[in-house]
Amino acid sequence: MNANPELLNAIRSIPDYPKPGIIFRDITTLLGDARAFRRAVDELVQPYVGMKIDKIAGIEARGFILGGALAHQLSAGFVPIRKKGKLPDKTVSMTYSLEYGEDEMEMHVDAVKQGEKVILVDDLIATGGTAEGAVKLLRQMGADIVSACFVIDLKDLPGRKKLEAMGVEVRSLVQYEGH
Ligand SMILES: O=P(O)(O)OC[C@H]1O[C@H](OP(=O)(O)OP(=O)(O)O)[C@H](O)[C@@H]1O
Ligand SMILES: Nc1ncnc2[nH]cnc12
Repeated sequence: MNANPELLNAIRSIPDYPKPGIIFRDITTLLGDARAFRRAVDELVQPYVGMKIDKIAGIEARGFILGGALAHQLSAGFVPIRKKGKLPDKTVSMTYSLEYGEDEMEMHVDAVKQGEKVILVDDLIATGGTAEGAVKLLRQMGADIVSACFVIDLKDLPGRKKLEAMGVEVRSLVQYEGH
């Protein structure tokens, strides 16, 4: 399924980070490799070229880096979905589940308008709790979520299925087995 050795080789895997048993898939090495970064952005953008996309919504923190590039390429606006307490104006918030526990994310109430076509982006989908929260938040504000895209899908975890069950198309460039 991994048709993309250049991207795979550019991602660094750190065993036992942030805790024993987790292999952390670190995209900073991909971002620091000009060719791989460009390729990742080009491949993320490719399915949407020619579509009228109003906004790219990026999830803090790593989704911001990719989201800015995608927004530029697709001539779309960018919407930051942030951890609680970081946005200065009126916000809407959503509680979301993490592997252990819960957290809260926010976006500005005026960040998307009813019916706007939005693509959600993050570096990685695992349990899908974070992306699920972002989809709920965007839909609450009337967004039409066209697709969600990720560099990495940890495919033994239920993230993709969770989003698909919500009616969201999911795309990823590199898939890993295990956690
Ligand atoms: O599918 P999930 O199980 O929800 O996990 C995926 C999320 O985990 C990571 O972010 P993290 O929570 O580590 O935050 P950070 O980007 O601010 O470090 C990653 O960038 C995704 O946002
Ligand atoms: N294995 C992993 N590597 C990097 N980020 C993650 N977020 C959740 N699981 C992760």
